[in-house]
Amino acid sequence: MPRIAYLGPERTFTEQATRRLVDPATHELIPATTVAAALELVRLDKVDAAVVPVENSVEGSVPPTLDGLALGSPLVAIAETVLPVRFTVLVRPGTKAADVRTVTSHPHALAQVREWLAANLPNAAELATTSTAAAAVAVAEGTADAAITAPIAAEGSALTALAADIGDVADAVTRFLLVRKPGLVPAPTGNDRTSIVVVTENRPGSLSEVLVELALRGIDLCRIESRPTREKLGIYRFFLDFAGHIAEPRVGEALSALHRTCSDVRFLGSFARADGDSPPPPPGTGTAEFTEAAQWLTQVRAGGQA
Ligand SMILES: O=C(O)C(=O)Cc1ccccc1
Repeated sequence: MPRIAYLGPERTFTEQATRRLVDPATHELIPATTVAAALELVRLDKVDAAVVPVENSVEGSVPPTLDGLALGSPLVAIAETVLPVRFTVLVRPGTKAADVRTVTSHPHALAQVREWLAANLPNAAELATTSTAAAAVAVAEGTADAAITAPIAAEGSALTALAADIGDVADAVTRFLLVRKPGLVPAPTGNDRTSIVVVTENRPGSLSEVLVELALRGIDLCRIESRPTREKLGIYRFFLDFAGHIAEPRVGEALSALHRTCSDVRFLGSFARADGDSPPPPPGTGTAEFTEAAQWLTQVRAGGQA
């Protein structure tokens, strides 16, 4: 049975995402304590793939995931899913809001319930945990008084809900990736995302040159953000997601151009997109036009122009 690591323990948002990305009847789900640990299990061949959170519609990207994919031996995403995230507050039975001195959760969960915490637990100290489900364990063990969790964490737990649906933004979603060691890229579906990391030279215009390579080929940018390279201030790694698949000529040409011109390019995968439909390519940038233009060039080079 293929083994899939995920940010655990059981009843995290990531476990729910994993159950959407792979069939639990035919895959063994292995909880890992951190994103880095889940990715390491893949790199060490202890599991076949891992599911990790990558970005949230309210709080933005998950830095350990970006760094974990950019550094270390290459890993690629082969699928994604987008999960609604709702938050519940779990406490030991009998605990009232006035009794809560400490509230614990994953930093992304704490960041998305700011308004509720300010209104209801203004004096509680925040403690970061590795996941929302780990926060529930901490409350059950008595090392914190309240946990911000996924609704599913209440099931089968001795804890009770002090409040439910407390997110600052009601329809927040998180995107999760299924990643594994590089292998066959999933076939194009017609609505795909390609994800890369580039390091550019530190000179005027180098980032805009990256964007121009995409724009010239009608490629729709979905996300761009930077993380430090850890070398010194001012040198960044840019994470770019754009519509399209590496098998498409316009995406392949753009990636080749970036490979020629950037200090470093890492391919993080081409896979079916789960966050909506990509717009059609602008005139002159579709696969048929690229193919026809390549044929034309071959003919001209061979002296065959009519
Ligand atoms: O801690 C979890 O349950 C996770 O899966 C990470 C997370 C935390 C908050 C929102 C989305 C994902």
